[in-house]
Amino acid sequence: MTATDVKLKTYLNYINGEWSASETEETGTSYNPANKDEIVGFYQLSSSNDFDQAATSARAAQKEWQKLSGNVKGDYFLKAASILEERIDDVATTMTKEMGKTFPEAKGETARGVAILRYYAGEGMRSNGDVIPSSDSGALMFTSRAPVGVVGIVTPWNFPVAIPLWKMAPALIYGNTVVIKPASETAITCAKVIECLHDAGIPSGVVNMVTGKGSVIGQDIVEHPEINGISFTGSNAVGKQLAHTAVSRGIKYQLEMGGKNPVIVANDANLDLAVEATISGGLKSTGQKCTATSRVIVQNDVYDKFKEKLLKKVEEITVGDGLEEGTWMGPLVSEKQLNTVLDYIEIGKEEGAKLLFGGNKPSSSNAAIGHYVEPTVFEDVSPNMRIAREEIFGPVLALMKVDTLEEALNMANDSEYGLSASIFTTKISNMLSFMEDMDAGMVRINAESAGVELQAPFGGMKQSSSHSREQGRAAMEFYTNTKTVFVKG
Ligand SMILES: NC(=O)C1=CN([C@@H]2O[C@H](COP(=O)(O)OP(=O)(O)OC[C@H]3O[C@@H](n4cnc5c(N)ncnc54)[C@H](O)[C@@H]3O)[C@@H](O)[C@H]2O)C=CC1
Ligand SMILES: O=C(O)CCC(=O)C(=O)O
Repeated sequence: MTATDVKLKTYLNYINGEWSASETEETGTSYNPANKDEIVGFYQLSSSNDFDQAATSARAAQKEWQKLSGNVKGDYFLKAASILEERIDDVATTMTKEMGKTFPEAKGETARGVAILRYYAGEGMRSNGDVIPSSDSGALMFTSRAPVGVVGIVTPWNFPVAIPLWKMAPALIYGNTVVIKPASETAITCAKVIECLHDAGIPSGVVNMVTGKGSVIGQDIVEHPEINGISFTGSNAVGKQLAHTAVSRGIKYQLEMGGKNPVIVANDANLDLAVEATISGGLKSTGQKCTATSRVIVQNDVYDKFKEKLLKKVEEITVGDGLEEGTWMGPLVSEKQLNTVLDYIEIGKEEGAKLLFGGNKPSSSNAAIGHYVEPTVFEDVSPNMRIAREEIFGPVLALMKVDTLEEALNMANDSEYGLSASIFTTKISNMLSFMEDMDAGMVRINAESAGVELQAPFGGMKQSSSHSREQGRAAMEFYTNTKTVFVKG
């Protein structure tokens, strides 16, 4: 489709169980990053009044939703999961068209969304408290969980199905109602996910979606008096700004933000495995994951061999439209992201790092129509360089050489972030020191830094998160408040 195509679809807000246009009568345009002239569709540029309606309807629906039993709530998720599964090709195609990741990756993420819904459907049937012996032998004391109320959800563009679902599903199963504001870049993919919940018959007002500018709707989400908690994934700057307002209002907040994730390759590593995982962890989704590998810390004895094997594989990477068969790496999400990544590559060169591979937009004529960049590898990167310290969010690997494992661990920990970290080693003593001494929320041994499992806690240390955890049963901590109940007959 092109800008002149009259059949393009305009996507609406979802408020109180109905699809509605914004009162502003304005729309934003979602473009395909693989072909910047291609329009994927239009989404609402909503106003604060639109948001107010969504928050009010979420509030009105909350008590009744809370009172449904866990299995009844879970049934809606099971239905929505089956609908999403039936639509997997359409949703994944939309995702590839909106944000650029390859179709197999987009399909994998959509399948993950199906699994998230099924996992949290069961959560409504699991225990949610403890019986605690009272010092009064005639009393019963136990804990139970109360929903937070109405939860505001602000999501990024890099996982447009999985992140909205891993926030909405636990929020809902624990009895909250939600208003979500997805990233504009992937607003249409999110609308298609919400459509599955709508078609599953979820009661009106329980789920609401309002699209529009972060500076308007994102800010409303944290300021609106009906919002009792906010869950955010995105940049550190925006996350911290939202947290300030949340603290001043005394509401709950949860932030998942950046990473500068290291992989350590020890002298005794299986180098083929380490190379494969560095490429997958660093370059899949064109490096646009908060868990992406960006610092590759390699011990001296294997440095040259590892570098040679890595470059051989990186050279084989095919860059192109994620919908085309044979493409391994798609474009970056937007021109803004492309410029950020190209700027960091220039900064790396100016700082004295040695560019081993890539660093440019690909030279093919097709590449000119999209936000493409070559997979890029630097070496001689020192810990104080900006490319070793700041989140680039693109396909850029920084090789760093060390003598000892102790030095490697110190270097890996020398970051304001602490989201995910990997080591490649066959020695149990190396594994144990890494597990013990690595300051990261996700510590992975002989596995890539990216790729989280939906049933396990996910989140970072230091500046990577607000120190809470998402996913698995850990999600209960944020989406509920504990009540301690004391009963005396
Ligand atoms: N941790 C992660 O998974 C992600 C990290 N990022 C990082 O952020 C950088 C910039 O990407 P952006 O898309 O610009 O991230 P962003 O933090 O601006 O956007 C994330 C979400 O916040 C919303 N938002 C933006 N401004 C807001 C405001 N003032 N108040 C409330 N909500 C607001 C956006 O509309 C979007 O829904 C990336 O280069 C990357 O380093 C971006 C996306 C995901
Ligand atoms: O690595 C993953 O699967 C999840 C990454 C993630 O949550 C993110 O990039 O925001």
